[in-house]
Order: sequence, then C-alpha cells, then structure tokens
Amino acid sequence: MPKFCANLTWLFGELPYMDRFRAAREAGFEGVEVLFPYDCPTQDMRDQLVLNGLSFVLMNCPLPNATGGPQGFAAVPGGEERFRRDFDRTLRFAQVLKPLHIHIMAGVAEGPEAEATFVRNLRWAAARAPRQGLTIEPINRIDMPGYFLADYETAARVLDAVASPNLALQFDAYHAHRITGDAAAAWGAHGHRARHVQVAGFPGRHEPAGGAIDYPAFFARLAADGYDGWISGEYAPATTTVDGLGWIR
Ligand SMILES: O=C(O)C(=O)[C@H](O)CO
Ligand SMILES: [Mg+2]
Repeated sequence: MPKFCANLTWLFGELPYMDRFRAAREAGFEGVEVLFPYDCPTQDMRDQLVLNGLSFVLMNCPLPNATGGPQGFAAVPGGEERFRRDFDRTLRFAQVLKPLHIHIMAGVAEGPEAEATFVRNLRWAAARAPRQGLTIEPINRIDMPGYFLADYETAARVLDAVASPNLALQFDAYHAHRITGDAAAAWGAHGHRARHVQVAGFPGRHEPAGGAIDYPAFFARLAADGYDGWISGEYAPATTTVDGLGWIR
C-alpha cells in the first residue's frame, strides 16, 4: 500500500495553515510536508503533528526570508557561507519539527564551478547532520528559470560525488515529465536513487490523474520496484482539495 502524504503548502489552501493538519488527517493522510515552515510558531506546528498523529515528511532549506527567494544557493559559487548559516538555521527548526527529509535547494547558477560548489556544500551538509535525511530535486527551468539542478544526469553525478548515505534523490514526477518528456522512463533510469517522490498532473500541475502521466501505472511501477518511501501530492487542486482526492483511491 503506497504511503501518500499531503503537501500542506499546496493542499488544503482553503484553510488557515494550522487547520490544514487536521484536515489532512481527516482526509486519510498519515504524513504531511511543508515547503517553508518557517514563519509559524514551530512548537504549535509540532503540536498539530502530534495531535493528529502525522509524520512530518519533508521541509525545504533554505528559509525564504533569509535568502530573498525560495530557490536556495547551495550551488551558487561564493554563497558557501550563506549556505552554511542557513542550513544551520534549518537544522534548528528541524530539531523541533523532526522532518524525515530536508530538501536542499540548489539555487540559480550554471556550469562546472556551480556543480563543484553544490558537491562541496552537500558534502558539508551531509557530514554536519549525518542522521538527517537530505534530498536534492531536479526542477524544470520553465517553472524555475535558471535553476541549477534541472536534469537527472547532473543529479546522479552530484549524488555519486557526494556519496553520502543520508543524501538521496527527490523524484518529482511532474518535473521529470517536463524535463525528460517521460516521467516513467526517468523513474526507470533514476528511481533507484530516490527516497522521496512527489506527484502532480501534467501539464497543469493539478491532481495526479488524467493527464499525460499514467499515474496508476506509475504507482504500480513504484510498488514493483520496491519503493517504500512517501509519495507526496504536491499540486494545485483544480477545485477544492477534498473534492480532488479521488486519485488516491
Ligand atoms: O517545486 C517543487 O517541485 C519543489 O518540490 C520545491 O521544493 C519547490 O519549493
Ligand atoms: Mg517537487
């Protein structure tokens, strides 16, 4: 049985943030992720997680306020000090929130120097928090212009170069489809590196159903491959969140 979690940055937006946890639980989710859980009282959020019996699956690094944008700078040459400072700030939140994964965002950069910077920063982060799961995620450059990590071959090279057991691939099927034209084939080539999966329909980034990605087949493939991590709904509901949850069944 797949473990589906709800991305509360995208889902249940009809509700105030702190009410989304209970709504997710009532809708049947056992886990949630929040991309940037930095501007709410951390203990209140922890209480919501505990009260509703939810696993906290993932949060992003860095904090958007500290960087002037959500795209990070782990691959930005010259941004090393800033990366380290912000990673440590994320770890302080993580001590309370206890996410299974922290997604480290690469930032806008290009070229071999950016790749070398990314590898160095990730090595540092993986050693700094050896028991914390960390991920990197290829994101398509149509949605995020100039984003450094925008293909799976680069992600594979970086993961191999860092070679740390607590760093893995975050496979977002929506981005995979936009980057490669075939999310299922991308999974076939790179899924063995993934410890977290996110899903959305293509091309609209609504519910993972009925678009260009055959999700029933994709979920079956994940199961057949023995993927036992979480699968997160990270999409903009076409109508209301609850009305759109048929894809889980
Ligand atoms: O854009 C995505 O798909 C993500 O998962 C990032 O974390 C964006 O913040
Ligand atoms: Mg994603």
